[in-house]
Amino acid sequence: MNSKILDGKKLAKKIREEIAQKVIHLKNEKAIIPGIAVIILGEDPASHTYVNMKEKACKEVGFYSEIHRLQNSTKEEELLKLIEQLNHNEKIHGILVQLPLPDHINENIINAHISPFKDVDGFHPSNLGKLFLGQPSFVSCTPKGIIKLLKYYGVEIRGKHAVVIGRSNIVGKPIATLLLNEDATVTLCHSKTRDLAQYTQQADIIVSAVGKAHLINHKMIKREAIIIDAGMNRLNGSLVGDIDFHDVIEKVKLITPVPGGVGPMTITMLLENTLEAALRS
Ligand SMILES: Nc1nc2c(c(=O)[nH]1)N[C@@H](CN(C=O)c1ccc(C(=O)N[C@@H](CCC(=O)O)C(=O)O)cc1)CN2
Repeated sequence: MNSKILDGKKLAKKIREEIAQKVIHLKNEKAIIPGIAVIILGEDPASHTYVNMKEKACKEVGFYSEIHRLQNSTKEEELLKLIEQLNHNEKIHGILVQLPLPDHINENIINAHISPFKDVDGFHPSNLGKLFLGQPSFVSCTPKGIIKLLKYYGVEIRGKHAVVIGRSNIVGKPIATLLLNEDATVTLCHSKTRDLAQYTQQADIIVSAVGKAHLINHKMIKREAIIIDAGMNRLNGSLVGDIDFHDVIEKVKLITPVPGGVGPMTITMLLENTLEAALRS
């Protein structure tokens, strides 16, 4: 069974060790310490867990980091003002606003206000446009991590039929674009897709990013499919993905577990993007 696992935790550890070495070099040779500012609004426990994980990961690789924990009631103008300050702060190479944001804040306005050169989440319209044109600059972390994982495990993407489930700006749309840029034939399914199984049964590669526990079972996939599970759901107190892992494992060629698959790669790609931003600065 182990040979079927796309182990994101293991690859993330390897990449983080390489980043830590590069940071030492950057400090010694150029006196640059990569710096990131993370902004989080409100009290959502999962978001705080992710931000704490980001802070810990930054410490481990030797980055400077500052976390701005703001109240849920923070006004959009206040948030824009903080981003403006961070855009001009020379210690900060990467800026990230943790999502989701409260309803009274317009996510698109916020993302467009972050300097595209510090946009380590890859959500700025100009970075999304570059991705769309096949000339990516900063690419959002989960999709970038998924491609890294597929390539590390030697998965050929060219010519494969990839079915992406979910059309979010964070995962679904960018991973569909990245797979297309890698010459896959891409089908993008979403909540209004009729007869989802009709598509997933034809997929060589499935990427699910919906947030619906155990949406995909063995009847919905073809034998030897490669499955990427970017779903993160709480079910009876434990963390599970969109894929019914134990139900499909016998049938798949490769699969990411939840936890330990896509998640650790997300934070590692954030470190990679921040290092890149510091190198470009
Ligand atoms: N500004 C952003 N907001 C959000 C992003 C993002 O990329 N940028 N992605 C998600 C949340 N996320 C990072 O922010 C994230 C989610 C999950 C993990 C992770 O490592 N998960 C672990 C399990 C953790 C647990 O036990 O709860 C795993 O899968 O092994 C990292 C980052 C939404 N918001």
